[in-house]
Amino acid sequence: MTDPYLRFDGISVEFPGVRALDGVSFAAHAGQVHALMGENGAGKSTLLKVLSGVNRVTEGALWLGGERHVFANARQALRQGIAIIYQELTLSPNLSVAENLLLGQLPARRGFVDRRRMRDEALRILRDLGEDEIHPSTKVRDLSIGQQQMIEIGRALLRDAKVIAFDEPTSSLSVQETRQLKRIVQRLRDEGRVVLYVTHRMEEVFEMCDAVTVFRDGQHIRTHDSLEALDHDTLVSEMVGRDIDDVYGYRARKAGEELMAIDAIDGKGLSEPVSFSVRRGEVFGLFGLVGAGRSELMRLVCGVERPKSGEVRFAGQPRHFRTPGEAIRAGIAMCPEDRKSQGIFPIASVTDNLNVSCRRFYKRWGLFRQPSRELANTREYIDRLSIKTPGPRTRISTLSGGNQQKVILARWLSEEIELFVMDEPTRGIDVGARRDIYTLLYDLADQGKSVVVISSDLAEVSSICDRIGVMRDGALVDVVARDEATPERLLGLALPA
Ligand SMILES: Nc1ncnc2c1ncn2[C@@H]1O[C@H](COP(=O)(O)OP(=O)(O)OP(=O)(O)O)[C@@H](O)[C@H]1O
Repeated sequence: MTDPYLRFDGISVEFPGVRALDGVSFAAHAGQVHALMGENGAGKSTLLKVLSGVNRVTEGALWLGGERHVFANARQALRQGIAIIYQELTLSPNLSVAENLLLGQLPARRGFVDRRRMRDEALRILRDLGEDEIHPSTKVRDLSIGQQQMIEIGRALLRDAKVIAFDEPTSSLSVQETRQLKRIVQRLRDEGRVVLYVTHRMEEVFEMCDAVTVFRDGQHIRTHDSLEALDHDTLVSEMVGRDIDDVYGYRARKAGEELMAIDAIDGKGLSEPVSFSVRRGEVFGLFGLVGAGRSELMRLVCGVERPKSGEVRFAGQPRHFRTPGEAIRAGIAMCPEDRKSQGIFPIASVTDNLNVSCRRFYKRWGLFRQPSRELANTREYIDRLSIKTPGPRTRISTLSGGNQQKVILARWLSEEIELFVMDEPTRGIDVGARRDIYTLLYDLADQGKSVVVISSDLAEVSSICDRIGVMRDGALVDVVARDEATPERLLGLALPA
């Protein structure tokens, strides 16, 4: 094997109270897709931010093609041919595709931007990426997440970046977009670039990566330069430091009486009226491709959107929720999937974020907060969900993405709720913590509560749910019992006929 192009040499990064990386050394080769794996908070994003010059190292250096670098800012990293495609995209939404692609290197003619050249150049890149249907003058805000990601990749190609790093790129993509992204990643590798690929999805590692490095608690655990002799269980135990024989750990239970019945509900995002019911003690899955109408359906049920017609019967009563607040007071809550839009208060603490809505249960005579009860609640969830934080009063924005996600989940679990609707509850969550979350869902079901899990993860829905409703093109096409819910059957129902 050739000398590695990229080498991390004894990298440490410290934040107040946290050693996010601790003497990390490993190397990645050109012409390789190199996966970075590890639990939430293990230090993967911090490493990418070292590479892109956003995080300053406390110790150590990078080597690129035999040259030593310690980046003091993002510009220095850009100049050395580093490009990072982050989960939260960094494009300018109000500028056009062409402007975003060529930002920083707009072609000029006699002191003015040469619009024609800009468009031609943008068209060339879009064609090159197989994105012919995107028009260069379209505003970036009108593109899908997958298309925006392609524009970011286009920017990296225009700069001829030598190292391209992806931070969980497929977590918000549709099946088609994921396929296309994977094709591009293979191509970047074949062109002889170094591709770093952060993911929690095990199947992606085995399908498309050539090497994998595992982190735990800020430390480098191991680099496998080939995946040939590596198996799934070894990788999991290296990541979490213990064996997990069955991530899903399904527990059979007996469902009770009907808790919610949805009768011919119709409205935004649906193509026909939908009916189904959920029983007490049941974990009910809603599976479908991105855009199939799963979240839209539950938004109509939970008072986020007003239905055009139909009825929700909850605990035997007909209900018409006009707001999510009304639904929550009745005992139904929808935990949305997108962390950003579901109201993280970035400068507030973990405990304030966790208790923000259940505080009403803690107020004495409805007037006073009870900080000690809030803290006790926070501590309980830090423990139950293994939330990695220096303490309950730490500012939430300093937690890793997956740990922020767990705090939001805990916020909902702290509510007095009979039926939880969870939209992609384990997206971006590591394999060990997923097991904790599933156990929590089973506990809720054992207490006679119900859970509706919206998920695009086929293995997840078929393994943790008692029944699964499959949606396609805005319609509920079938409800399948667990023992008949093979992945093939579910996918067959979800794919366009
Ligand atoms: N700006 C910051 N200030 C303080 N602590 C930070 C900051 N950024 C990261 N950390 C801490 O560093 C540790 C590593 O976080 P990092 O985001 O790198 O994890 P990760 O492996 O990417 O996790 P995830 O899978 O959840 O995205 C975490 O404990 C996090 O709380």
